[in-house]
Amino acid sequence: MTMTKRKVVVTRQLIDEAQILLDAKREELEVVQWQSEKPCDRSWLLDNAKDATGILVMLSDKVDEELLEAAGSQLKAIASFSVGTDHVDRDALRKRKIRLGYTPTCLTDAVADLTIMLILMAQRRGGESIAKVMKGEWPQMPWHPLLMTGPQIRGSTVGFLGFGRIAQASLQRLLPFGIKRVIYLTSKPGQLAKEDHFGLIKDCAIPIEPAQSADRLAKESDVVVVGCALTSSTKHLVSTDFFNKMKKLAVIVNIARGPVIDTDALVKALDEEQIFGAGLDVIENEPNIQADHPILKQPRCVLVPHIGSATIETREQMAMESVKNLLAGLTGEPMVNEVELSSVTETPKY
Ligand SMILES: O=CC(=O)O
Repeated sequence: MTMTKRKVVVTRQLIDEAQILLDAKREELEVVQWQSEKPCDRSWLLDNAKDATGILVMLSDKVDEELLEAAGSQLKAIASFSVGTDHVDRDALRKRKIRLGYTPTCLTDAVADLTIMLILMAQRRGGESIAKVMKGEWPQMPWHPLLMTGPQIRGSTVGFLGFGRIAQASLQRLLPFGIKRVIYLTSKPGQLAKEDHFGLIKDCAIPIEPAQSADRLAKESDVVVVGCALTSSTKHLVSTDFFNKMKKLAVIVNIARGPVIDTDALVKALDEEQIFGAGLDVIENEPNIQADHPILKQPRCVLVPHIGSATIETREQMAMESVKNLLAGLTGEPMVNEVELSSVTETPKY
């Protein structure tokens, strides 16, 4: 008797061991995989999702009613190759009892490392300095005492908008630089003791205090780190009002999701020297940022193309965990990391 193979859809080629792990299952699974390096076409995904039991997606693939309808009622699991899950309609999954796997732990170090890079780039005018040298302008700007000066990290108050694992790992890296104080805003203040990932909240050499409001965080921080999830309550949480309250020598770094910062407001704040600088790993409407985008005209803004988790080790691990989550979702076994979908999803408030 021939058994019909369960179908899984994978929206990207995977790396080394993860691809081997997936390929090893081809005897029992029909694996349909997008073949290009580019994000998969929506129409390809909708066509191929039909009859799938599991789908492994990237953060660029929307998981919504349309996709779930196209897949059909046999769909058991979505495995997302990401920590963020704002591309997934959680309520639509919960309604259908579809499990959701993600990769929140293995990318913490890589993203926290990039956070430090962006803070230093923004304070020390890294992007602006490199651009000048590359344009051959160094001969016109010989060394002088005020050349390319920016604020120093030692003594800074760092304000974390979102104080989860990545923010706390960033704080761990910032402590040896001699920062003086931390303030934070979190959607889950009651859970911080339980989510003290590195023991810093319980026991830190410098004060760590709740900011109480976004206004206060804006007013008191020398460095603002945006590390919160994108929800309806965090979209444009950082806008003109926020920038107007920031210190003139403060910098802002976004390693979360672009739409948390209103880009037009950021351009204006930089243009009017309302703030000192910005370091962005993410931006609204990425990756469609053309060379004439106004943010690219801002010398004090350094923008990198969403590379927070882009270390070889981390991407290999994300791929492995995503495949493991996908396979566990098919068999009902525990995932490496699974989003808790059992209760109604409340939008966290800031
Ligand atoms: O932004 C990256 C991720 O969510 O993994």
